[in-house]
Amino acid sequence: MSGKLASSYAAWQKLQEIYDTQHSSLILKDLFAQDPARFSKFSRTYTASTPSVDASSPETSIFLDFSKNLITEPILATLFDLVREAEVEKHRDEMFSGAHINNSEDRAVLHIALRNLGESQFTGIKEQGVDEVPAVLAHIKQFTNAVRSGEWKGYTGKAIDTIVNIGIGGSDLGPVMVTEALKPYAKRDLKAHFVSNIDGTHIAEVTRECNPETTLFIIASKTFTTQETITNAESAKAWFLATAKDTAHVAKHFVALSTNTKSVTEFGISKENMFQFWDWVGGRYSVWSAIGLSVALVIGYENFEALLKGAHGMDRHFKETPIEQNLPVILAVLGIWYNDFYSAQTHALLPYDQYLHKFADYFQQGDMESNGKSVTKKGERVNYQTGPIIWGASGTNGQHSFYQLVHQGTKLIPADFIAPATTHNPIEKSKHHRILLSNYFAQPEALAFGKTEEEVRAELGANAKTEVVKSKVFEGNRPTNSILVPKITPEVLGALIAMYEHKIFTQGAIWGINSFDQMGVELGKVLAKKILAQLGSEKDVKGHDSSTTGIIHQYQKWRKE
Ligand SMILES: O=P(O)(O)OC[C@H]1O[C@H](O)[C@@H](O)[C@@H](O)[C@@H]1O
Repeated sequence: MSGKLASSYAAWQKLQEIYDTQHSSLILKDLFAQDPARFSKFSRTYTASTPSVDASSPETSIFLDFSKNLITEPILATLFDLVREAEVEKHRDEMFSGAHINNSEDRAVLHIALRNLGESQFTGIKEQGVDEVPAVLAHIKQFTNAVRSGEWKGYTGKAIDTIVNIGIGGSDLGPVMVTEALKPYAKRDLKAHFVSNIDGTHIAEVTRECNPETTLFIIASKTFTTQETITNAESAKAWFLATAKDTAHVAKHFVALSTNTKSVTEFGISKENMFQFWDWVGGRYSVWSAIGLSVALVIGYENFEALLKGAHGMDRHFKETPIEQNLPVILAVLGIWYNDFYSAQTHALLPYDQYLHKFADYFQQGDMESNGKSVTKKGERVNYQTGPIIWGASGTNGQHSFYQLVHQGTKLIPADFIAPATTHNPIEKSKHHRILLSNYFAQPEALAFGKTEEEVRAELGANAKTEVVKSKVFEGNRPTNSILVPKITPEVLGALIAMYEHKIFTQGAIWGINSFDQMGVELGKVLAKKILAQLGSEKDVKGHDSSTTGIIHQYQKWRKE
């Protein structure tokens, strides 16, 4: 465990000095003009050695152009010095060796072992459960094939045509994002729903579209104690039994994905219908585990395995590639440059691919739950910024919504533009895709180089009013990364997700924080339990501030039940 303050590193202090003395002269327009080789110096390609299962796009590659960042070679070199000084490689190797790097919960962090299918390099890991991974994958494969082929029957002998994943946080966002992203590989006659919110509206609306005879409920909860999930699961069971009557039929329609065998069996799901995982899989890193069952059901086991293999390729890249060529490390240090020296508060993820429309939502949890911490691993309060606010939407929708602020607002918003070269839907001879990609190329260009007052004046003519001219000026110099992939295949998606996971890891290691616990979600949960017990009558509402008491009283006056 290091847990050192990042600000104590010599490279950190040097970066501060560089920022203070140079940032006003770091102008992208000039940097590009001064160096014709800038693009080749600041771009990298990752390519996996094995071909994709999708024969139409066998290459698993990620191209990263980071030349439109406010950096020079010496700045990048100093950022890499910071990586070395913070011993990121040592921390990385500790993670891969199964050390308990999640120190507050005394746990290993081994989601990387879930996607290491049959290779030997992690077999030295002693952590309990790692050797059980192949058996769980075999269970997922057998079950997935049985449901998809129609061999698995519901209680009236009909095949399953609808699955409902009930889970929240990591037990929802990964399955939702990946099934959406890989929809082209989906079995279209198997409908998939995802219920997460405790709001009864969510389960009510989904069950309205389901037939109890042909619906399979997947109860996804690492702990199997999460209030939302257990309440929704109980309501789903009640809905099912209202028609099926006999509790013996539950076995055909409910399966569980969990680490908690006792609570699963108490709920009424038998051990054979439980897909196991282990406490060394963090919720937001669990889509690779049994939590991915809904993904495997929708896209088929072969494609699910391809997703895992794609991620594994990126794990090897992260583990084996020098930091100067290491995509997750490069993304991480660029993020730190803006977050900690330019005082950028947020980071936008902007996929130019409709299938990736949940990508930013997914990494909102992935990044913010991991690095939204303000004490180091040693318990010391940090004196710098840690995890950024992650947000975003798919292009081009965002352009017609929030890009105004990104282009001309007062805030610096570093952004990643992500796109596939080839679409799954080349309708109108790929006309749509060419238009989409022209926007994907244009936006970073506009953000970087802007439009000067002279250019606006030249366009509008000498008589243009000053205020109109000023309103049309784009200052530019807004940094972006452009990430291009051949196509969103299962392997490419796996590699993309793993790339961001390791970016988050690298930043957490530099900041000296524990990226693998999530204590911040606890306080609200405890208070909600206390309040739930007081909602019955006005006189029970005790022990709160006047605001909380007042709003509860107002609710009690208005409610009609
Ligand atoms: O799978 P579970 O145990 O139901 O947890 C669901 C979610 O709960 C909390 O919000 C956090 O711990 C998340 O990391 C987790 O993903």
